[in-house]
Amino acid sequence: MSAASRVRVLSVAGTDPTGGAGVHADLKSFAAHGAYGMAVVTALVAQNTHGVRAVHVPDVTFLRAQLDAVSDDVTVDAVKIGMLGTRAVADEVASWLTRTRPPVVVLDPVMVATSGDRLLDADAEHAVRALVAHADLVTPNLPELGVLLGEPTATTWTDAVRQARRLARDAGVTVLLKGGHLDGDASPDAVVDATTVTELDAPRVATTSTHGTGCSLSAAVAALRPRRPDWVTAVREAKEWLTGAIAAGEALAVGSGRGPVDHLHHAPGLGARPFSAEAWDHVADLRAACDDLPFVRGLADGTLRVEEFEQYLYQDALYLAQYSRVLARASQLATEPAAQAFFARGASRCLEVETRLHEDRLARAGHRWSGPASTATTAYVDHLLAVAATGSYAEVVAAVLPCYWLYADIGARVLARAGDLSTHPYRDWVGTYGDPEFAAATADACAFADAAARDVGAGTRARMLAAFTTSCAHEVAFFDQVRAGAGRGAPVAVGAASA
Ligand SMILES: Nc1ncnc2c1ncn2[C@@H]1O[C@H](COP(=O)(O)OP(=O)(O)OP(=O)(O)O)[C@@H](O)[C@H]1O
Ligand SMILES: Cc1ncc(COP(=O)(O)O)c(N)n1
Repeated sequence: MSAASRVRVLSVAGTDPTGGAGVHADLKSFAAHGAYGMAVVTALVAQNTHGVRAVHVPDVTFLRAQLDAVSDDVTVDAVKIGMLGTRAVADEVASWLTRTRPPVVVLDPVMVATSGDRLLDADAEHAVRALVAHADLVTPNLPELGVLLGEPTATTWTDAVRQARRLARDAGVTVLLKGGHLDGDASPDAVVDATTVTELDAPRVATTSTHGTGCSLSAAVAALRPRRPDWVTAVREAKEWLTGAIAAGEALAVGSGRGPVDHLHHAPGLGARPFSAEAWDHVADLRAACDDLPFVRGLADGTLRVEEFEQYLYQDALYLAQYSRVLARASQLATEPAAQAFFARGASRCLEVETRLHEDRLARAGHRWSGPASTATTAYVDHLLAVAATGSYAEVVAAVLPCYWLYADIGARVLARAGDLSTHPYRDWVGTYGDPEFAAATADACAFADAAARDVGAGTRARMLAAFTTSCAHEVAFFDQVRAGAGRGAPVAVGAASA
């Protein structure tokens, strides 16, 4: 293979408009294994998860035109051949292989669909047998193996392995013998060549989602082989992936018959909405509740009483001292240097900039605030510290995000509405959180949360959403505590001994 960034792999097969088998399945398999996929169509098949309704095989001159269009232009690192349909098609593909021999040729000798419908004319069987001589790997199921040898279908695994050895020896080809049609708890396969039999065990998944398993497996092996040292390594990897794809198939809810497998089951984040977009929508009610709080409305229009604002600031200073530690924890857990630096800067900024805002204000107040953290402050901090103590990096980032985002959101809107801040009594607060620099830091925090969410499974993503939502609820309670008055700090005359 040349130094191309991806394996360029071609499927020569029939179609399945429901996307479970044929070239449609092959292209998904290729993508699932990081290959660049191409497809030449041998036959148009009107089929679904229940069976085949009609087959149209275009004239083979058109097949030749498709094959040549690819190979005249593109280096093909591997080819997977599936449904051929007729003798003329099989002969045409054989002729192309003699002209253009890609380094890896995998032949899935498709004859009969799972539904029982024939996908190969009876008089084409010997043409497929001839094609075996052009292949490096042939992947028959039990009935197909019998036909290739002109023998009855093996009824036991031992007999099937014996037949596979004979085919490997006689045709000088490696055989991937598939045991999907056996009864029992296992679905074993075997890689068989003239001298060796390597059995690959896998549990049988109790499911109806087995449409296109043979197509998907042979395509995966073709995509993997150019970058794997031998057939056994490529097949082992492909089979492990396929077992997971079969297990995840029913969740796709595609069709009411024998459904397809989920080729992309191992990449759950693929195509999902960014975490931050989903999370922001998820807390729409909490955001609306936040905007409606008397405290937030008073802060926005400047009618909030100064003492109430100071009371909030005092609790916020207590909160920020702990929030800083949680940001430091995100920095500690981060694997990317950019994220590590971002959260470390956030932890420091929290103590320096924001705490200064609070201290300046409270120092100017003419009295000193003291007393313990309120119930609302303690509850929020306890939640954050619990996530920091037991959660993964992704969960910690999700938990700290609302403190950026809700403040940036409220700050920007209050700033836009106030316009000129010179007479606003809380211009220092609005200036801090409405600042474009704070908006940029918030965008960065969202991007880090989105990146973290892309790397995790569905369970962790759900815990991220829960941590984010809980933090938002605490934000609302935090703003509301001044009015609610629970466990607030108290102003102490300047000069009086603090508690
Ligand atoms: N229920 C199952 N659980 C786990 N693995 C399975 C199951 N059914 C099939 N397989 C595996 O799927 C692959 C394809 O096997 P199968 O013998 O069904 O081939 P096939 O008949 O050519 O496939 P197709 O159904 O696409 O025609 C093999 O690796 C087989 O072990
Ligand atoms: C175009 C095409 N190729 C192969 C199969 C076999 O797959 P299955 O046996 O799972 O139906 C198929 N149904 N359609």
